[in-house]
Amino acid sequence: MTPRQGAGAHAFAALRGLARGALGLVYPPTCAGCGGATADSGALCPACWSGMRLIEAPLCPRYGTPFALDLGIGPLLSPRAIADPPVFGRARAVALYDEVARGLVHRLKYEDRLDLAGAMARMMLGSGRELVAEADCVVAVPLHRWRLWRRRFNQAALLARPIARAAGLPFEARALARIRATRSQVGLSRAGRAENLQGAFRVPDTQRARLQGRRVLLVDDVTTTGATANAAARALLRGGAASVDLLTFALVGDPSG
Ligand SMILES: O=P(O)(O)OC[C@H]1O[C@@H](O)[C@H](O)[C@@H]1O
Repeated sequence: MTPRQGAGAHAFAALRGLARGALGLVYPPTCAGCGGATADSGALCPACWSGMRLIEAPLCPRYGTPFALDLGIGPLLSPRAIADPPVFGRARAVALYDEVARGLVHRLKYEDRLDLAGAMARMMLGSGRELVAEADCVVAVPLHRWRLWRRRFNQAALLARPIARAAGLPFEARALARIRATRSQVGLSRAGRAENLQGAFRVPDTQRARLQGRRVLLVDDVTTTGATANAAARALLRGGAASVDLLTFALVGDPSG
């Protein structure tokens, strides 16, 4: 950087700081979880932060589900990963889908709090660092065009973009298409969720060359049964991807049905 560019960057940073300060006077920073006061915008207040059930090792290397005990005998697969291995390689999530994580996902998805995506993506980068380090590109679970038109944004893409940017990976916005308008997964049993998603995704012919042999990091907001991620991973692998890992913000620990 030349001295002139350096001075420009400093001036820009100072202006940005001033603008943030002025904005903070009008809109004081609030907690992304409960809306209470915080020091920084996009941060969680101490109560929400300590209320979030962050997922940490020991965990199942395939599903990323946490184990209650560390038996100290290396990475063990969960009984589910043995009985019902997923189509994707490995899954990781920031937190269990309890009150705080659910609140964040709901505000982002149903209350148009798009400003939360950056903070959530930063947490996902931390929890998924192993997967991010081994990925060649980032793909978001797509919405069908009708749902996208109704919601006006895809929450998975809002999370995937900053993850790709921070990791220096390409975000492949068109690599995967949702070709069937499926009903919402909410309220369906495990079998119903898998059935609902059958054949729902496809890699468009025009995108196959871009995916060929690449390790995909698939991003979504929540994993419940894994049916959505499995259907998306199946389509990506058929479309030429070498592997698919899954990174979500939250994981439903014990999906009913
Ligand atoms: O397919 P499973 O994992 O059961 O459910 C998770 C999906 O259900 C949707 O609400 C989420 O946005 C995610 O795409």
